[in-house]
Amino acid sequence: MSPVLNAVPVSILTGFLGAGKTSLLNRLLKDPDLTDTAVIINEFGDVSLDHLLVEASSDGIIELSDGCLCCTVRGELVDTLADLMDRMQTGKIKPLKRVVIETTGLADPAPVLQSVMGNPVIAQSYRLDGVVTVVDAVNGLSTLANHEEALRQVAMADRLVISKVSLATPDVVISLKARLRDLNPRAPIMDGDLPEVAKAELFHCGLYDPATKIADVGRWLQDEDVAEHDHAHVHDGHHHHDHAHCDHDHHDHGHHRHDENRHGTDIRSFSIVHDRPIDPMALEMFVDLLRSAHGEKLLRMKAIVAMSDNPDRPLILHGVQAVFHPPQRLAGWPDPSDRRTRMVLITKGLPEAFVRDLFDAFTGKPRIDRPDRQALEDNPLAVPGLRM
Ligand SMILES: Nc1nc2c(ncn2[C@@H]2O[C@H](COP(=O)(O)OP(=O)(O)OP(=O)(O)O)[C@@H](O)[C@H]2O)c(=O)[nH]1
Repeated sequence: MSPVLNAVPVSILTGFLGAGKTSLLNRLLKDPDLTDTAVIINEFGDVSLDHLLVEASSDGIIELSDGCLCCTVRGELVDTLADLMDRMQTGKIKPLKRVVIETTGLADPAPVLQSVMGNPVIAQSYRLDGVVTVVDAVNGLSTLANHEEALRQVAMADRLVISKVSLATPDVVISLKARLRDLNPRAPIMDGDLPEVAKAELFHCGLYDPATKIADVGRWLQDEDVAEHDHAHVHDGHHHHDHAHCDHDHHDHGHHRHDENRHGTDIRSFSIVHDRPIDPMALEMFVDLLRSAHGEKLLRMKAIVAMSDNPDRPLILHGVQAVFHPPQRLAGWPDPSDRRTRMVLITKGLPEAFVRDLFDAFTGKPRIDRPDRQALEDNPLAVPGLRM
């Protein structure tokens, strides 16, 4: 098996203060499919209480109590993951099937994701599976209006769980769903009151289908609307999401409203689809420029890329801000009938047109008023000249 398949999947469970992360985790840990899961909880404040509230599998819980996981104890998170791996390899603990990191409610998830992806030692043993964000039905709308961290938690999510639905009026839940859909058009929205939400499948956000170990790019990229982008090459109608318990408004999806201003936020979610294989150098320069010049605005990027050096073996890219997982080459296309490059990007303050222009410049679709690849290679500083 490849090292990537052996790598322990890491899930991030986030959500604003009091949203219901610990409650959901308690329910999840009762699922037998989540045995052999280590839970890393961090707390903000002097007194650690959350570990007392998490009932199950107490010896799997590692608490980072001296501060916020996202900033002050970042080093400690990496140390904790390394220590877990060491204990697994020396037989002190059973092999883990999964690690769940519950962040503090005030965490920006990006640095947490980066700790998993960006550290070369950690990235050998672990792979980021995905981000599950809990949003409180009662307070969600006002929290999103007032707290930047909450916006980022929603924008970066692979799954959104609405908690406390039974405490809110139906109107409020409908408005909240619309707002979530607006901020993150791709993540399935789930009703946290439903028992089936608290199942291991909630965490299956990663590239590989856990049952078959085969890459499921459609689900991973959450790319129904990527397929819709190019009507000449629409998928054959099969949807990759697990729709059993998600409330997915397909009507909304089709209209590509993603580049509208989202009620005052400048978060965007969009996709780039490209038909021809891409020169590896061009891809490298595109990604390097994007992340070096605009890394902080790139909340997430996931991609499957057809490479001209070996178009039969696509490249997988997964990045958070300036930090990317080591790129991975698949043995073949997961769906041989669709060999297009597909990229999904979530940005903040980085407009879709700008990223598209940059991509076009590197992949040979220059426009008169934009520098082409040669110009960018000769003078990378020309990039800021691409007007935003
Ligand atoms: N009725 C109801 N109450 C909930 C639900 N989820 C959480 N709660 C309550 O909301 C409060 C906060 O829940 P927690 O699970 O501690 O939330 P948290 O996100 O872990 O909180 P912090 O760690 O403080 O950020 C508790 O009193 C829970 O009992 C839910 O789905 N329904």
